[in-house]
Amino acid sequence: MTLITDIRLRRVLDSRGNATVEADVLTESGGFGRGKAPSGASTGEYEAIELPANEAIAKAREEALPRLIGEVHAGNQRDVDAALHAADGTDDFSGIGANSAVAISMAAAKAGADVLGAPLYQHLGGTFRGNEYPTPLGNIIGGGEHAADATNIQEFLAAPVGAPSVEEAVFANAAVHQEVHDILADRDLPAGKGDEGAWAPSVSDDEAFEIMDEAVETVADDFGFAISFGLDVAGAELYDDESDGYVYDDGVKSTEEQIEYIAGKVEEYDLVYVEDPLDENDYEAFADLTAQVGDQTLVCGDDLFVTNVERLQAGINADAGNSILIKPNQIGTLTDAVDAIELATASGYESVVSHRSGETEDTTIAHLAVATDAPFIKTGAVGGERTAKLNELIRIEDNAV
Ligand SMILES: C=C(OP(=O)(O)O)C(=O)O
Ligand SMILES: [Mg+2]
Repeated sequence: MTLITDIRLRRVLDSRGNATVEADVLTESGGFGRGKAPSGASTGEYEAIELPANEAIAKAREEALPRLIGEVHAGNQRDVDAALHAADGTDDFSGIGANSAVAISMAAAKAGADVLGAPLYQHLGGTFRGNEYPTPLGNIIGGGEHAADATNIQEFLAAPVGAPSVEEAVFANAAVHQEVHDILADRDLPAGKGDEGAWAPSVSDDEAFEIMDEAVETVADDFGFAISFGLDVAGAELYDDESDGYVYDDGVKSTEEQIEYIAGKVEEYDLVYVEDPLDENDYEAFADLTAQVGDQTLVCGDDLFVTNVERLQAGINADAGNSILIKPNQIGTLTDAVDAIELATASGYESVVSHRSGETEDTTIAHLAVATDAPFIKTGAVGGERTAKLNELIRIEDNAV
C-alpha cells in the first residue's frame, strides 16, 4: 500500500527568502506527503552538507529517485532513509545534499502516515508514545549570526517550565516576547527582529539578561506558573582560534573564563538551559561545565553533536553535556535523528528537537518531538514559520490532527 510511485522535487522559498527543497511523495494507494528542508546560519562544522537547492534537486532526481520509486515503501522509514544513504554514497550527504535527503525523508514519513490514516507523531512514535508534550523554548532576544549589531549570545530563550499545557506554554512565550518589546520601548531602545523573530536590540549581553529576567517574572506572575529562561550561546561562533578564546564586544574570554562566566549566569539567573556554551571541538570544556552545573541545568550540544550518533557517543564517553539538540537536516534523515534521540535517552541525555534559523511552514519537528517524548522543542515564539510548529503542537495536544 505504501509503495512509493512518484516523487516530485521543486525549489520553494524559506523564511529568509532563500531557495530550499520541497519534496512530494506519492504512494500506490494514493498516500501523499510533502516535506521541506530548513537551513541553518550558525551551522556546525560537522553538519551534513546542504547543496544549492537546484543542484540538490538535480542530484536527487538522478541518484535517489530511481532507488525509491517502485522500490521502497514509504511506510518503512528505515528503508526510505537507507535508500537515501545508498543513493548519496558519502558520509555527509554531499552527494545529493542533506536538503534533498531531509525533504524526501520527511515527505515519505507523511505519506506513510497518510496511508495508515494516523497522525504523523503516532506513525513515527508508535501507539505507546505521544502522551507527553514538549515544553517550547521561545527565542525572545537574539543576535550572533542571526542579527547584526545585537547581543553576542545568539539566543535568550523563554522556558515556561511550569505551564500546565502546551497551549499555555506557547501563549506564555508569545507574552514574554511582547513584554520584552514593552521593556525595550520603556528604555527607548529600538529593536528590529532577527532571523527567528527574536528582538535584536543593540544592547549588551548583560542588559539582555536583565530584560529577560524582568520579562519572564512579569509574565509568570500574570499566567500563574513558573517561567524560566535559557540560552543558546552558539559558542563555536564566538570562539576564535587566533585569539585563543571567546570574542565578545567587551573583550576575549579564555576557555576557563567562559566556563566561569556561563556557570555564573546559571547561578545568577537560575538558567534551565544552556546550549553550545563552548566551542564545538571542546568536549573537555563541555565536560568541565557539565560537572559544575549539570545537576541544575541542561547543558545541550548543538554544533557539538550535530545530531550525529558518533559525536554524541564521544560526548557520552567524555561526560560532555547532558542533552542534545536534534535537527533532522543536520544529519539528513529522520532515521538518523531518531537514532540520536534513542542513544541519548538510553544514556540519560535529554533531547531537544529544534528548528533552524531558516525555516518553512513544515511541521514535521512538532510531530517528531511528540513521537519521541522529547522534553523540549525549540521552535521560536512568533512568526509564521515558527507558529506553524507551535500551532501544530496545540492541535496535537487537542487531538485535532
Ligand atoms: C537554530 C539555530 O540556528 P541555526 O539554524 O542558524 O544553526 C541554533 O544554533 O540552534
Ligand atoms: Mg544552536
